[in-house]
Order: sequence, then structure tokens, then C-alpha cells
Amino acid sequence: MPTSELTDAATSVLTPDEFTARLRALAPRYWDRHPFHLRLHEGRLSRHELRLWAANRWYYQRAIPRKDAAILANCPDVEVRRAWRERIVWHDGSGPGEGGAENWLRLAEAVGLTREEVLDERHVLPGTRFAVDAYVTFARTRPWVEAVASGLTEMFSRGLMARRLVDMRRHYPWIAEAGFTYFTTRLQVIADEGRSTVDIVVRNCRTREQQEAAVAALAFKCDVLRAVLDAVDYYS
Ligand SMILES: O=C(O)c1cc(C(=O)O)c2c(n1)C(=O)C(=O)c1cc(C(=O)O)[nH]c1-2
Repeated sequence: MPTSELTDAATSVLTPDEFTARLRALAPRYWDRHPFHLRLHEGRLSRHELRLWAANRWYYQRAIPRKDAAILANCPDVEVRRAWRERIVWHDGSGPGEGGAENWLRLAEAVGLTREEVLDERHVLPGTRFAVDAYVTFARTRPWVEAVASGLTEMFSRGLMARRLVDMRRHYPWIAEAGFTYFTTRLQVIADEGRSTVDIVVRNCRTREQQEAAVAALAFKCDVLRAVLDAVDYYS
């Protein structure tokens, strides 16, 4: 192929379908096949390991609304902001004792942690802290549409979360049902959120450069998630 054609192929804007396919092609980098998740789903985790997982995931959960607030702060599009602010409400709730974060705390309690030891973050590993903090910093400092694209890991998470509910109920029957509310309520919103996030990214990445940056953002986020599980796996 002549050099000019090669250059064109590398710089021309992808169609929405091509772009979406590039994003979806990152699925193998997602954390569903991580050895720690495989052990979790196969029922091979001890109570100690489940506690370490829940306490470290807490650090991720509490960062999500701060990441979303950074996106709101950087986004000039009122339509996007209107849709996006719902995410913060979902996680934080509208009052004490409500919201996704609260439900994660209930899961942590159901696996045997006290609320106090989750909230004071004594079990949070350095690797978790570095990875999750990098995600929040990314959202604060990169163009807002890249930060939105980084959240597209959720596009891969629905099947994993549905499977997790089945596998955890089966393999860890000692976990009280109230502990699973986080996942049951999350599954109800995730399909709609995933679709609208892809739409926002496709509509707002108008150049090939922006499209490539969005793909890179999603790859970065896959690495953030894997780094959290690497840390937990190493210490468990
Ligand atoms: O349980 C999971 O495997 C899983 C994965 C992800 C993800 O892929 O980022 C999220 C969640 N859960 C989740 O519950 C959640 O609220 C969430 C928000 C985000 C995000 O980046 O904005 N990802 C995820």
C-alpha cells in the first residue's frame, strides 16, 4: 500500500460502528478474567480474602462519585450534565443511609467487616490507592469526553455482575441476602447507563485523534481495575 493510503487509514475518522467496535475490542483487557475474580466466582476465596476484596473495592466505590463530579465540572454540555448528575445521586443517595455507597458498606458488613474498619480504610492497599487515585486524577485533568470513555468498562460489567450474584449466593451461602443489594440495584441501571455512555462518546469524539484518545482512556481504565485486583491478589 502506498504511504499516503496508509496515512489516510490511520487518520480518517472512524464510522460510529467502527469506533464502537474498537471500544468493544478492549473486552479481553477487562477484569472479568483476572485470577482473583476467577477464584471469587469459583467459590475459592476465604473469608479473609473476601473481606480484603470488599474493603479495597470500597476505595473504588467511594471514588466514583468524585470522578463523576470531575466530569460534571469539566463538561460544558448541559444535556450531558443533566444525565450525568444522576450517577452521583445513585452512588451518594439523597440522604444518610441511602445510595450505592451505603449498599456497598452493607456488603462489607455481610462479609464480616465492621463499618468502622471500612471507613477508616485500614485495609486499603497501596496499589489500590495508586490505581483508584489515578482514575480520579484522569477525570479531573483530561478532556471530559475521555473521562466519560474511561467509564465504559461498565459496558463489559453487566454479565460479570449478574454472574457474580449467582456465584456468590451459591458458593458463600453464609453471606446474608442484604449484602447483595448493591449488585441487584446496580444491575437495574447498568444497561441503560452503558448504552447512553457509548452514545455520548460516539457523538462527542469527532476527530480520529479524539476517537483514539477515547480508546486509550478505556484501556487505561481496564488497567486501573486490574491493578486493584493485582494488589488484592498479591496480599490475599
Ligand atoms: O462489579 C463490577 O465488576 C463493577 C465494574 C465496574 C466497572 O467496570 O468499572 C463498575 C461497577 N462494578 C460499579 O458497580 C459501578 O458503580 C461503576 C461505576 C463505574 C465507573 O467507572 O463510573 N464503573 C463501575
